[in-house]
Amino acid sequence: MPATTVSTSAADLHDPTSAAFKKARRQYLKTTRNRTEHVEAEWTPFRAAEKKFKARFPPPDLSGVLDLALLDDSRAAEVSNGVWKGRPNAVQCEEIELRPRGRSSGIRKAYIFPNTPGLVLLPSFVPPDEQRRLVRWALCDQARHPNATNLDAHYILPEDGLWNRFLQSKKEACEDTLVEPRASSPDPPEVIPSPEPPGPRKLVFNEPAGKHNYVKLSAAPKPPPAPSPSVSPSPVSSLIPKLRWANIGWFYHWGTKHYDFTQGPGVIHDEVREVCKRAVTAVEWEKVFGSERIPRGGWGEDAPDWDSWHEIYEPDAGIVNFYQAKDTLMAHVDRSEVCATSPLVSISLGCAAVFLIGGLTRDVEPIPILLRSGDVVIMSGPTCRRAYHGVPRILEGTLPPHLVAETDNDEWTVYEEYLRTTRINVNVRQVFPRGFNPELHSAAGS
Ligand SMILES: O=C(O)CCC(=O)C(=O)O
Ligand SMILES: [Fe+2]
Repeated sequence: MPATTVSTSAADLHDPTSAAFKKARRQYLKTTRNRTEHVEAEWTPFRAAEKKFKARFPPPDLSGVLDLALLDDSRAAEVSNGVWKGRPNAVQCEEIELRPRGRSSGIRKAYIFPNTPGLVLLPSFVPPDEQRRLVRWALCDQARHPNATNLDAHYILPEDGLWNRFLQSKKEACEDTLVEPRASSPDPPEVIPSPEPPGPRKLVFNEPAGKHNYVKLSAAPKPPPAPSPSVSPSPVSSLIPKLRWANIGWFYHWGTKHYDFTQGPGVIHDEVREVCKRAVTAVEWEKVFGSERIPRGGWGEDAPDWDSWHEIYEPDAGIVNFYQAKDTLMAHVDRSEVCATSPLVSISLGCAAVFLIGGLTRDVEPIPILLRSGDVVIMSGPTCRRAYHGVPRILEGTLPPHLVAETDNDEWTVYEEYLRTTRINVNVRQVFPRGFNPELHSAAGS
């Protein structure tokens, strides 16, 4: 395997004599020239943490970020690869043993967080060969028809997907296909008035979903987004870095931030379903939610049915997120699922990132966790599933050695090149609670 090199941009950001450092400092001075202390004082604790980790200048200090890979000798090459490291004891957490049945490749430990009941971190849960399969799955099979991606609103994407087209042109050394904008199509979809340009996900306030408002939210109009009039024909290779998300399972309508159940259930591919189920069944939920852990006052009607998750947990919706090095995901709560307690399983692949998770408002100071390729986070229970969380920083130069091609003509090379500046997150949810039959509810409500 060739030696992995530290990405110059990540290293340069820490070197005061480098051009990258000087440029970042100039930009910082320009953007903060008119910022008064008053502005900073108004930031919520969550916003302040986002600003800190997003900063290009000075590069953030990660000594307060939980980095559990540092406890694992088998990850030594991975953590010494690059300039970013957290600390293994930066955040209060407790180790729990995994159940033998659910363990992945000898991984035996998970971590829980006393201040965020229901948050479980399974470092290195997905073994390297499965990480590679999931990366291929995300790019070849998910970011394409019939799944919706952020680019579909604006471009008429090839049926076989951007990534497969890209691989084909590389293999045949033929010309890059030009993708036409949707706005110039003779048959554009019916649109909503304000066009949204391609780019990062937008924040939209949405009413939290539940059994009580399922009928109302399902019936609300969900018009297709407007194609941007300003995009021009673009080669496949230039669109790949603009890919931000692909929808899996139940169709998620980004305009309203609610599911559009009229489009049918969609598919959660077996391998992803299996990893999610393996993670959920690996956890002894008694250790997470057992009586002494339930917050004072209890959860009443919202109590999670964790004692049956080993049998009934079934993922049915999700998003594959594709982050480029400068992308961020701002603080948000995932509250579109009718079930507000069932585990949400989040798998990290490629470059590492800082993940923040706080509480029910942005006023709760979030904890920062460094997530590396193969790590799995489970968010479950009423507190954690409704907690604000986000990704303020992708950490450049952190691609682990097992995602580097072994030789120059290895067919993984093209994946490695993409992943050098990318993080993929597979974020899988269960929309409906046990015993909830959407058809019966619709019939009763209509
Ligand atoms: O990328 C991540 O780790 C989190 C993504 C997320 O929160 C989401 O897709 O809702
Ligand atoms: Fe989320």
